[in-house]
Amino acid sequence: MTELLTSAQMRAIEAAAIASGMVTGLELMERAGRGVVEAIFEEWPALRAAPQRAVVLCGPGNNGGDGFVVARLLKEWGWEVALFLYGDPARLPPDARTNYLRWCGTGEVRDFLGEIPEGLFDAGPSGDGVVVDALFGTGLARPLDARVRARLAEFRAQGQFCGLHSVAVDMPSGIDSDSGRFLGEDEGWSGVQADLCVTFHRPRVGHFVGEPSVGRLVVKDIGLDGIADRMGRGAACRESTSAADLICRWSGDLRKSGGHKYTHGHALILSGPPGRAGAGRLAARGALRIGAGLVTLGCPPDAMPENAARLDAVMLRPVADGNALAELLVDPRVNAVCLGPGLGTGAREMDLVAAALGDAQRRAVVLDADALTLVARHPELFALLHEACVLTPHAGEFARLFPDIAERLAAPAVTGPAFSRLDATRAAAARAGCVVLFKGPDTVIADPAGRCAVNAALRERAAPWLATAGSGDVLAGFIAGLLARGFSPFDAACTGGWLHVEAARRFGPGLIAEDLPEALSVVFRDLGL
Ligand SMILES: NC(=O)C1=CN([C@@H]2O[C@H](COP(=O)(O)OP(=O)(O)OC[C@H]3O[C@@H](n4cnc5c(N)ncnc54)[C@H](O)[C@@H]3O)[C@@H](O)[C@H]2O)[C@@H](O)CC1
Ligand SMILES: [K+]
Repeated sequence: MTELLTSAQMRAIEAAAIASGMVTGLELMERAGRGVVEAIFEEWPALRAAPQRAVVLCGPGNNGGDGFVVARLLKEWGWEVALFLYGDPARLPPDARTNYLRWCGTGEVRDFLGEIPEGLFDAGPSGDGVVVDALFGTGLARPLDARVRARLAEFRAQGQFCGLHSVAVDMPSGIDSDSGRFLGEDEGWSGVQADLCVTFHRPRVGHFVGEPSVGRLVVKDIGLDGIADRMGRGAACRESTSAADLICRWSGDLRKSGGHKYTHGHALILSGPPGRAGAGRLAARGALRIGAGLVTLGCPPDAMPENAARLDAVMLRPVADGNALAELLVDPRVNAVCLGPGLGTGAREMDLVAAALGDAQRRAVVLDADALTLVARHPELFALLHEACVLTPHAGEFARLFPDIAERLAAPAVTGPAFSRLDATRAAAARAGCVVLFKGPDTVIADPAGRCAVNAALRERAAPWLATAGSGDVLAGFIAGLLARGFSPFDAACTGGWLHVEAARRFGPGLIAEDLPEALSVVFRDLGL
């Protein structure tokens, strides 16, 4: 797992490092600037070979301080560097001011809001270059003012037009680093995209949730490793209210070693009426492929012929109503239930949800799709949710289940730190009293105790092919299968989500939902299982 930090945590770690005497703020700034230059050369190796053009935009805080270091180092490489400052140099914080003065010894400081010199964006002597955005980083507290925004957009557009690469220091300016959201009334403003974003020590939450608008993210070490451990994690991270883990692998044991089929659990997937049972079958196949020892599809009696014709390894049982389900659940070996995909939202289905949630054993239950609609509609079902449940809503279902939380998330973010998808998912999990997996390219998983993880399918891990009919049904099945195997609800949701993206990536373009369970075996093999 990679730790995602909030800006408050990052500030606390930096302050602790400085207070301990292990490093000064000025040294950290120098390392940060050096890290940006290294990252530029690593990203575009040709730039290292010959002098180029850099346009560096510095802001009024320490992000601007990093910009002065970058400008100086590139100039030392022989580059042509033009530097623009937004703000009053006399009011720069001390380390930024020191670097401003060092820069003044070698180059000119232009006014960010003043005239843009002719030919500024012409490629450098060797035909290439960068525009470096060091206006605001983790200190952004409010929306950029209109003039700054317009000017930043102009720099970016002209730089892009002239073929210069855009580099953001720490965060593209204008984006809140705790939520990844653009601060301001009109979210989605595209003026702050960056080809490359270079951050320090650990990524921030806002690099992985929201709309980070970053082509590539590089995290540079600035010598802060171990500081949180040395001072006790709790102390360094006390400020945190919304940090999370980025899921970079699975948690729990995915291997099957010895035992018989019942050792690996028995998942029961409930499906809908004839002609609508495909979604349930997809979930069932997902549960089986991910390693549940046994999977049974429970369907209405009149859907038996259709399902019998379509299933082999998945077992089939008629489940007419809630009573029939309760009878099935007398068998303690059935240890995970999944309801929702293609289920329907009538009286039978309401009974099924009530029977699954009201079960005295408090079995693990995944609720998806139609089951979420039922839980949203009927407060008495919502009240039955318990800690062994996993809810897997997409944005629409989330809004039906938690309208006030969704409304808060949809409202424009006007101050930092803004209400984030992490905050929303945490609030939802606390209210529901169970694990919530809030789907999206930036899927967030939270448990009622506040534990939170992000399963990001962004940038190099993008899996656009997952936006296909039935893909969510397979995910529900994956999670049910892992629950059957004994994973905790939180680990099942994290691992199921992670494998879902991996399977899609391994299969690639042309993916349909049926391919997802099949791609798992390749993923498992690659993982050495
Ligand atoms: N925290 C750390 O460990 C390190 C931080 N460094 C850099 O320092 C940055 C954080 O520095 P700061 O805390 O000074 O924050 P910033 O440099 O991001 O900006 C803060 C300044 O901008 C003002 N401001 C905030 N929003 C504004 C808006 N919309 N319009 C106009 N002014 C606005 C604030 O009042 C403050 O003066 C990081 O992003 C990073 O680039 C690095 O030097 C290395 C180490
Ligand atoms: K920036």
